[in-house]
Amino acid sequence: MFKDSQFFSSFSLDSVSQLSTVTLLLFIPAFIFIARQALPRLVFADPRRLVYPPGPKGVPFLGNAHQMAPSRRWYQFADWASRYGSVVGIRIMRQTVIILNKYEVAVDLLTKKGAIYSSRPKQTLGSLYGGWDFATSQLPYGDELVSQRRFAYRFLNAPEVTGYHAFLAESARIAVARILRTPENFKQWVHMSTGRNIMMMAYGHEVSGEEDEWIKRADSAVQTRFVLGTPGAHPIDVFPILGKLPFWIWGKEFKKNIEAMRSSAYGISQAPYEAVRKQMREGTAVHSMVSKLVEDNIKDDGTVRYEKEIYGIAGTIYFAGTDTSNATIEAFIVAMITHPDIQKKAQSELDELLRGQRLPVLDDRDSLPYVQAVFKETLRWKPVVPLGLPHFLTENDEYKGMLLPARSIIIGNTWNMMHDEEIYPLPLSFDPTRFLLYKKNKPVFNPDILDPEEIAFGFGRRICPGRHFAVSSIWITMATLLTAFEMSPPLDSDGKPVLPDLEFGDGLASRPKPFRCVFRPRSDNIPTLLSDYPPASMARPLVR
Ligand code: HEM
Repeated sequence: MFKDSQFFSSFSLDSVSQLSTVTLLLFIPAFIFIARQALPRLVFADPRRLVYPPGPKGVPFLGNAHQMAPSRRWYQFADWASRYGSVVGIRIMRQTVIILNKYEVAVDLLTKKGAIYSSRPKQTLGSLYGGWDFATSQLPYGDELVSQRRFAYRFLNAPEVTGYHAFLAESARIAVARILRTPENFKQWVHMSTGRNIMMMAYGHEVSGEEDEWIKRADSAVQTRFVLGTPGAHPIDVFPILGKLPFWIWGKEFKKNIEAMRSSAYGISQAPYEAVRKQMREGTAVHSMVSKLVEDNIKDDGTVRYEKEIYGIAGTIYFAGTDTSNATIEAFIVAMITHPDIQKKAQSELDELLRGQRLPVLDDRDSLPYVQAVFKETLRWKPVVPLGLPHFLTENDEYKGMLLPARSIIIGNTWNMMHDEEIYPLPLSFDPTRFLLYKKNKPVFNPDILDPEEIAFGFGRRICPGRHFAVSSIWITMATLLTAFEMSPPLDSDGKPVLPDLEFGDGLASRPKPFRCVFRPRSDNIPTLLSDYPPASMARPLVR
């Protein structure tokens, strides 16, 4: 065996000329393969002298795989950004990965060149074998994705979401009323509330409570989705050819887990869709995204055009929308209990407007700039999707003298963009005033500071289609919590506050680690204001 250096020093053009044609035919491809692994930045630079994006030096074959941090990679990527710049290139075996660390770069590439930056890396295991090929977030760019996004847009665009405001406010009040009664279950009540919003919009299903079968089925499907680890990380995802091997190779649980994934895929997509179709036949369906799309696409023979796209987008919005929204609301509670002065300021702004006589509504947003700023700072401080979702580049591209090769995975480093010191000084501090100017002592929005909503929901043709829905539902939950409760840390046996860990968890959606919070009603009037919730007959979103 040659060591790398011996191999290259023993190789010369003279020796090539002495080789037989057959040897050459075998030798040249082998050389190209090894050289590609070892020297991609030097040997394969574009003739116009474009270079690959800079990044940490890798090793042959593995590339940078062995250097990848086991968790919370956004910190590692931020460190690389400080060393190598706004575009960093790494290689995981044969796969090029390009990390975009600045907002302007993400806009230049993912948004402005959306035609070639909008696909997704393949997830062979989940999509092909596990049955999750319906999921919008995994689809490559193409007709199926475009139809799903068109359907999502129809029900989730900004004016449409305004029509849901009354329902979203009602869900927030139900959650807060439940927290008043059993505060220790606050996370569950928040989850029931975000789950209720999506179930009603997507399927016209009213969530009955903790034991709601639709929520249980969807939550267990989401959990089962991860039974074989982080999507994209399994060897079959890295080398799809391995999927052709018999499943027993991966251990005796593997086949069972794949089957569980398949049945969970059905449980979160086709099962609720079939239930709505049955209700439609029986005349009991409540207007929803699914019922409307079926009505529009049903053919004379009873079959439905775009059936997979319809159950695909409806199933996706549950798992894409609930965890992310819950994690943001939990991050907000953590921010409030660790920053009591900011909490008080937000409450006094609410008190001045509401005078203790009513609960907030979404139309109050413009009159509450400080509360708005708390919301935006929550999105920025602890972005719940810290590395966004990976995009996939479909053609070679060049950017500022760099060659970005086709088939690269492109990561928008949300965490780094949200902690960019040039835009957000002292980025680790939770400081809503960074978004405000004070005119005659009154806060107004500073239009010169980049709105974190422009980053948190991704970019270009893959931007989160649920962002208007998410912003409204999270904002009203935050404002209602602030109106109703003083939120504080519990005390330990020595009377010291037990503060939450500010290091959040790992995963596609990063959320606070388990923590406790004391919810103290802010006035005697709060139980009265919440006494009608949950109401005897619930409101419906106005899905048209
Ligand atoms: C705080 C809450 C949320 C955050 C931070 C968030 C963030 C994101 C991000 C970063 C992406 C990937 C964008 C990209 O690839 O550039 C995404 C995709 C998506 N989100 Fe959200 N999201 C949230 C809530 C929601 C809600 C409430 C819904 C539905 C009602 C939703 C539905 C989706 C869907 C369907 C996709 C896949 C889009 C695609 O692949 O084309 N999200 N979201």
